[in-house]
Order: sequence, then C-alpha cells, then structure tokens
Amino acid sequence: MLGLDLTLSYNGAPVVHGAEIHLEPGKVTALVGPNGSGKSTLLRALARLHQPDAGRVLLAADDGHTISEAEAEAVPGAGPAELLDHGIDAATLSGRDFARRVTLLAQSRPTPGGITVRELVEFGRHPHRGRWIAGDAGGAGIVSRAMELTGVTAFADQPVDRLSGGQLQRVWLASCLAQDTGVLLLDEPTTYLDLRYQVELLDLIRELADEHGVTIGVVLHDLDQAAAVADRVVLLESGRVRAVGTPAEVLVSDVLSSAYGIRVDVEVDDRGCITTCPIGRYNTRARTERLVVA
Ligand SMILES: Nc1ncnc2c1ncn2[C@@H]1O[C@H](COP(=O)(O)OP(=O)(O)OP(=O)(O)O)[C@@H](O)[C@H]1O
Repeated sequence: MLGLDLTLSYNGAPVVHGAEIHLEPGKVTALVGPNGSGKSTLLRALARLHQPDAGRVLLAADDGHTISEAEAEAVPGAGPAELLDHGIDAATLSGRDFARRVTLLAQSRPTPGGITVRELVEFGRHPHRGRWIAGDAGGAGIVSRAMELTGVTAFADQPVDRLSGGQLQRVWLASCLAQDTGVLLLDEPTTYLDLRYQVELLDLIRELADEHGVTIGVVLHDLDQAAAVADRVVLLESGRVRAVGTPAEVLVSDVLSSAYGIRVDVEVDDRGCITTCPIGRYNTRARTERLVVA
C-alpha cells in the first residue's frame, strides 16, 4: 500500500502536508510522533475514512495474504515503483472490494448494545457475505480462528457491553481479523491492554506479517514497542514525515529530542534492542531522593 503526496485537512485547515507512506506486504510499519502530528488522520486516509484534499492511495493487486491461507508468503513486487505503475487506486474500488482488502482498528469506536462477542466478531465478515450468512463459505472457521488468536473465545457468548476496555479492544481486533484482509491498520492497539495482552498483541502482529504476509501499519506511542515490533518506522511531526527507516535509523536521540521537544536518550544493547528514555526533571529528583533515603 502506498499513500502518495497526501494532504489532509479538517474544515479547510491542512493537518497533514504531502505525506508519502509505503506499507510493505509482510512487514510491520510503525507510525510514531507527538500528539496531534497527524498519525490517526493519515491512517484514516489510508483506510478511506478521510477524504484527501490531494494525493492518492494505491494498493497492490494482491496486497498481502490473509489469516485463512495457512502457508502464505509475503507478496513480492509491491515496492513503490511497482505500485506507481500497476497499483490499484483505492478510490476506484467499491466499498465492499476495498473492505475485502483493508481494515482499520480505530482508536475509539461506539460499543454496540445488545449483541454478543461472537456476533461482533462475525460482523467483520460483512464484505465477504452475500445477502445470506450461509453464503460466506469458510467464514465460521475464520471467525473461530480470529477469536482464538485474540483470546476471546472464552467469553464468546457474553454481551459486548459488559466487557472491560481491554477485553473489548481484543474483540474489535478479532472482528478486524475476521475481515481477513491483506492490509491491517491499527491505531494505538495496545491502549487498554494489560502487560500480557500488549505483548501478545505485538507477537500477533509479527506473526500476521511473518507467517501470513499481511501488510501492517500501526500507530504506537510506546517507542520501545515500535522498536521491538516494527521493520520500519515513520516519524511524523506537525503533519509532515520527519524520518523514515529502520528503528535503528529513526529512533535516535537527536531526532526524537527534536520531534518531542524534550531530551530523549536512546540505548542499544548487545542484541540490538532499543530502549528510549525521555528525560524530565523528575528523573533527576527521583535519583536524588533515592540517594538521600539510602
Ligand atoms: N475531527 C477533527 N476536527 C478538527 N481537527 C481535528 C480533528 N481530528 C483531529 N484534528 C486535528 O488534526 C491534527 C492531527 O490530529 P491526529 O488525531 O491525526 O493526530 P495524532 O498524531 O493521531 O494525535 P494523537 O497522538 O494525539 O492521537 C491535530 O491538530 C488535531 O487537532
């Protein structure tokens, strides 16, 4: 998927200025940046939920594989040049055809009342159905697999309006997985999740990319998580792409300090694991107080 020269605005005021973003099949691309830098707006434009003032979104003919294909491999030949020549303009697809290729786990969603977890997950199958549910061959298996992968099978028959924030987040993710698209866009998916499910979600993201060739774009505020899970990082600042590259290329002290407007130290251990440490006044005070107590 390629977002090309995207200019995006609200009420005529541009908030994203000519951004280019390439999401590769079988790779995880993390979007990071300060609050208000345009990450969600950009993701929504890729998902066709925000009409661009200028620019286009191009899709590979077969943009990634899906969880229903057990032995899928990443799709070759979907680089920016190929997409420019042969990509499908997302705006030309019907809603249904687009929804078969791209799904977005949005940051906030209204919780529907009066339906069960399983019914909400089944809703993800909507672009694959004809007029009758029975027309969705293989759909039941994909719904079950999506629920297993996200750990929601145990409460499949509970009403969704009685779930905790983290449980509900996993159910929405299951619904996105049930949609079985080649492109999966996730806006701050670890919000509301406890430590275990944050780790499991990041593992799942990697598994979907590595083993199923899914194209993944994910907004993350936690830079250490971005470093751990992403193949590429796109850093946005004031609606512009400030840096693109591997985590080691983008998550460096001077770039982050400038983007976030505070000092950010970065450590890389022997295994190449990146840890970022934002330095505030409390860092110094905490150390001094600890020393005094000791
Ligand atoms: N519905 C809206 N109407 C008007 N302006 C908006 C709207 N949504 C977002 N904006 C503005 O667009 C800019 C980009 O917002 P966006 O939500 O894309 O940033 P973000 O990087 O995702 O922020 P955050 O990290 O806080 O989620 C901000 O200046 C924001 O105030």
